[in-house]
Amino acid sequence: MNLNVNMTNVSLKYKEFEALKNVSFSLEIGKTYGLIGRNGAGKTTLLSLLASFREPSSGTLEIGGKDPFDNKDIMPHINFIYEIDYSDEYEPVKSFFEFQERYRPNFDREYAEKLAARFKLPLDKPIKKLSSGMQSALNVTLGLASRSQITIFDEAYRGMDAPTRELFYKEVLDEQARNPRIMVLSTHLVSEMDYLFDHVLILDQGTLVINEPYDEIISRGVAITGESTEVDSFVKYKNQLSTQQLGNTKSVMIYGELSEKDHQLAERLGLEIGPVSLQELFIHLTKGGESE
Ligand SMILES: Nc1ncnc2c1ncn2[C@@H]1O[C@H](COP(=O)(O)OP(=O)(O)OP(=O)(O)O)[C@@H](O)[C@H]1O
Repeated sequence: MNLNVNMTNVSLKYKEFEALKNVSFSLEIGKTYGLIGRNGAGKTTLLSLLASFREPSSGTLEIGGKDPFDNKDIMPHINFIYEIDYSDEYEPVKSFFEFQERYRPNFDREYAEKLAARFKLPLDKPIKKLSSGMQSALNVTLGLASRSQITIFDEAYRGMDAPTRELFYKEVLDEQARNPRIMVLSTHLVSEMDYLFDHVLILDQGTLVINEPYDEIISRGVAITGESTEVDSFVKYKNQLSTQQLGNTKSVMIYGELSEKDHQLAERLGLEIGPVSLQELFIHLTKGGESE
């Protein structure tokens, strides 16, 4: 079953408030997508559409060429992992595994138990009694071991300490290599997780402002550093994201393709073209009217 995703001109309104505006993108099996955006940008709203928890107000969403909403053939292949309130959950971890085994067609019990051991999850303890980091580890265990064609992690790392998060990231890489699928990871920990992403979606106030392969974004974002007036003349007609000045030296972050001519000009002017991280680009691309 090929469950590639196509979202076309999708908007979603909560009453009068438009949380997603004309969003279009596609997702392909075998790729890991980073979904980033500031608080309230619309990440969870977008993911809840992908998971068919909601329907678009306008536009179309197709998964495997079909409308996924209430579609019993597609739903079991989509797994949306998000923070769940387990305060009333008296069942132990192993009962959850049994349930998943019945409901999820590709759930791998052996792998789930291996992960539980790695995350030090006690199989017999009621889930409500696990620490919040352990509950998150349980959530990601269910997501990874479900082997669902579309696996969505919405800030799934909450409560996990740094070594546990590292374990999770390693499993994301290993799983994607072993059992290719669509993985979508929404996160605020951009600099920690960017190496996982094949492709990046950046939402800004409900609008998809970046939908690019990770390598392309990184190659387009550069810092131009050198003598102030030379830098000014070089960046004059470019998309400037931020400026730093120290004495007569200036560094300007720009976003856009640099031509061969640009590279030659930079060299002639004695300007340095340096790399910029995804986190820096994200901060400046979604600044929206705030002053530096
Ligand atoms: N059920 C709802 N009713 C009305 N407005 C909502 C509802 N859910 C979300 N919103 C609004 O939609 C916008 C997007 O919210 P969403 O939760 O998708 O953002 P987010 O990017 O996931 O944010 P965060 O990073 O803080 O988790 C916000 O302005 C939020 O207040």
